[in-house]
Order: sequence, then structure tokens, then C-alpha cells
Amino acid sequence: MSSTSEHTGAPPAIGIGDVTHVYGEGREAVTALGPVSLTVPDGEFLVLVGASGCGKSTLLRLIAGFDTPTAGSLRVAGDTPTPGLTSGVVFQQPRLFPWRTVAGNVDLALKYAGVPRADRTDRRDELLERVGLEGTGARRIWEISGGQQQRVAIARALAGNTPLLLLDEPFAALDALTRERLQEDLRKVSAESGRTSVFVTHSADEAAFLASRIVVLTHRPGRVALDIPVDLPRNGVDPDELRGSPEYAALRAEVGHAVKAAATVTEPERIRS
Ligand SMILES: Nc1ncnc2c1ncn2[C@@H]1O[C@H](COP(=O)(O)OP(=O)(O)OP(=O)(O)O)[C@@H](O)[C@H]1O
Repeated sequence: MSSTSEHTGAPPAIGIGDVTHVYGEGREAVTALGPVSLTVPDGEFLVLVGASGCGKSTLLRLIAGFDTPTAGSLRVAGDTPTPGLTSGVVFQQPRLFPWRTVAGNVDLALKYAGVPRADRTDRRDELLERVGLEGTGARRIWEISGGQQQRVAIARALAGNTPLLLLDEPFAALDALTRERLQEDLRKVSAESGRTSVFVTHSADEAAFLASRIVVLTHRPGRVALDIPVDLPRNGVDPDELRGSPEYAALRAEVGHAVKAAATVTEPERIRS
């Protein structure tokens, strides 16, 4: 693993060296992950793909700092990750305060992030606009749709201005049309913000659409089965055109095959770059 960025000499956004994670002890021990080594440069949109139970969420939790690796080293911008400080996290179920308004939820995240009161309204409106929720600030969480709730969760995660945005299957519970819309908006938001992101999914389609790099994990304990850069354009591209392009179809097929193969056979690490 290289410990610094190629161009600036600064540590990478995420540096993962020979990380293993074991849940429980003795006869109860479950090795969920590893060893995994990955270097993620600033601004990358990394998608982790793999079959159920392969350790994707475990890796994300380690990057978030919710858990500490059993072995190996994991650094965010050269330091040990700290929950809430190094990353904003979006889960499959939006964890919002249902009795608060949309604006109130984002305000609270800005307050926790230390944004001065005088700046919060402008910053909140900017965030709501960015996630496609302008004009909905006064609505209660229970009054808006699941897709809109997930948009609020993304705005909250962006509010902290943390170096990382981590997303654990955030669109899995949404209907297909809403999911596509949110994917399109997230793609745009991420290209605009340039925030380093790690997104977990089962879906090869979703990975091919969102990623600037895709890592497929083997079955448990998850290791890197495939690590590929994505050459699809990230800015100024029509989402339908992208989804209809032969390049997208080829990437989706490659990832789909890799996920299937990795779910059944423990493959040696294969890197194409
Ligand atoms: N707290 C825990 N205690 C014991 N085993 C656990 C714990 N959390 C996860 N595991 C096990 O570790 C393995 C990896 O789990 P993880 O949730 O990281 O997988 P995943 O790829 O995210 O799965 P899914 O796609 O189904 O969410 C699984 O076999 C799971 O049962």
C-alpha cells in the first residue's frame, strides 16, 4: 500500500493496509473481512460490491471508525478515523428525527458540525437545494416520501463537511424509479462536491452508474476480487445516455460476472488498473 498521494505527498483520503476484522472470540469467532489493502485518493467515488455477508458493511464501519480493525492499519487522511468527524454516513434506513422538520434535521447536523448559527440558514438552504429538496424545509419528516427522507439523510451527511461521505446501501429500500433518480442526483452532487465517497451495494448496475472505481469483494472473509477504475464521464453527461451506452453495459456485465464468481470461489486478488 502506498502511504502518500502520488502528486502532493499528502496521505491518501483512505489508507487500508492488510486489514482483517473478526467478530467474537474463540469458537464463536467469525472472520468477516480481510486481509484487505486499498489506497483511496482524494475525490474518488469508490463503490464496494459483493454478495450478501461478504463484509462490505464491516469495511465501511471500520472506515467510519465505528469499529477498530482486529489487525492491520486503517487511516483517514493519515489519522485514525473518528466517528462524526472524519465521515458523514448514510444508512439504508434514513436515521432522521421524525418529529422535526426537514430544515430542523439539517440545522441540527450543522449545529453538531460547529457551523455558527448566523451561517446555518444559508448553508442549510444550499444543502437542501443541492439534494433537490428546495422549498420542502417546513415539512415534517413523516410527511415526506422515503426517497425524500433519504435526500434529507444525504444533506445531513454533507452538512458536516467531513473529508468522507460513506453510504451503506442507501437506496436499497426505494422503488426502482426513485432509486434511479437518487442515483442520478448523487452522481451530480458527488461530481460537484468532489467529496471522497465510499458506497456499498449489491448491485452491479448501481456500481457501474455511480463509481469512479469499483472494488468487488469475495465471499466472507471479504477480500479484493476485482479492483477497476471507471472511465465513464462524470460531468455533463445525460444519465439516460450513460445508461444506454455500450461502455456502461460492458462495465455492468464485467462487475456482475465478478460479483457472481467472487460469491462462489475464493479468488486470488486480481487488480486491473
Ligand atoms: N456483530 C457481529 N457479530 C458477529 N458476526 C457479524 C457481526 N456483524 C456482521 N457479522 C458477520 O460478518 C459477515 C460480514 O457482515 P457484513 O454485514 O459486513 O456483510 P455485508 O457484505 O455488508 O452483508 P449485506 O450485504 O447482507 O449487508 C457476515 O457473515 C455477518 O454475519
